[in-house]
Amino acid sequence: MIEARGLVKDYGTFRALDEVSFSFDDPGIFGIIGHNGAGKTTLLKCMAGLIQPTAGDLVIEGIDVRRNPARLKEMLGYLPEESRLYETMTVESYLRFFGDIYGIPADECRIRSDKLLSSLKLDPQGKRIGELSKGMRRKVAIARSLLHKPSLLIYDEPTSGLDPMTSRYIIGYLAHLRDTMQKTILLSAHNLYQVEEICDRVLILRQGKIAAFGTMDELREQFGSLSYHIRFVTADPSALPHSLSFEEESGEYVVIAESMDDLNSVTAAVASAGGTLRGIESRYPSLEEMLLMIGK
Ligand SMILES: Nc1ncnc2c1ncn2[C@@H]1O[C@H](COP(=O)(O)OP(=O)(O)OP(=O)(O)O)[C@@H](O)[C@H]1O
Repeated sequence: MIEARGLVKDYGTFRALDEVSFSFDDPGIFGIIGHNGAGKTTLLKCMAGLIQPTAGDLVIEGIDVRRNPARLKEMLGYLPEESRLYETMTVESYLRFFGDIYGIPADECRIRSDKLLSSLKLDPQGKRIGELSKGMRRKVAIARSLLHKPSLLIYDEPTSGLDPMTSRYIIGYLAHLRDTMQKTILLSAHNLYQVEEICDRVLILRQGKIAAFGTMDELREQFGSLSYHIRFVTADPSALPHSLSFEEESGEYVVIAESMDDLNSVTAAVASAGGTLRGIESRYPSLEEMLLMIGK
């Protein structure tokens, strides 16, 4: 159970989080999205106990994060937006170093590291961290965040800067951590298709305030109803009613109808102008469209 009540974070006179309140009590993946500077990293850092909120309450799994951030660290794996790894260490010695910090015995640490590296499909071949690619380094940072078997993961842009294949692999891996290991994952991301794909709940921040919060279905309901994308061909588009606004896409015409009545009148108009329907697709607004509606 995660509960934030009236969370405020000021950096000097600038208010980065402004009375943020939400609660989230199921295990699952919780996405935080928003334009640049909306306050995502600030909120994640507050939840990880890395910075102190200026005001408000934050309770995670019964732990009062403001008063007892050290207790939270035992159950938390944190992945910062940019991980500073120790460049001259090998991956194995880096994970062993963190295993020591967590008090994991050397043998157990080796077993866990091997397992994590293999499940992340990372074969460092004795290389030093400074010699690894960006995607490999991100995987090392993820392995480090999981070494002490935390139940809660806070990941700031886990796939930023990764190629599509690595990025897809990481997203699949996070879904696996939720589905087979029952981890709760809080993440921020700019790739909204990925958020839409794996997040059970999404919080949209705008200028430090909550603009929307809910499951994808709840957000779709909040941001608008179903629309219908009608595709058709016609030899004579000038025969269509002038009021009909359409676009041309790869030799077909597309009209967006906002209601069933609209859909009926568009299809009737296409038929009477001698056109032929090619398809009707029903669509809810995507997260990207929601974010554009909210504005900066
Ligand atoms: N240490 C700081 N001192 C002063 N202002 C800060 C500090 N950290 C963040 N801010 C400001 O707080 C606001 C929110 O920043 P934050 O990094 O939380 O946004 P974000 O949503 O994570 O942005 P991005 O998507 O660009 O990573 C920004 O206006 C930023 O300039």
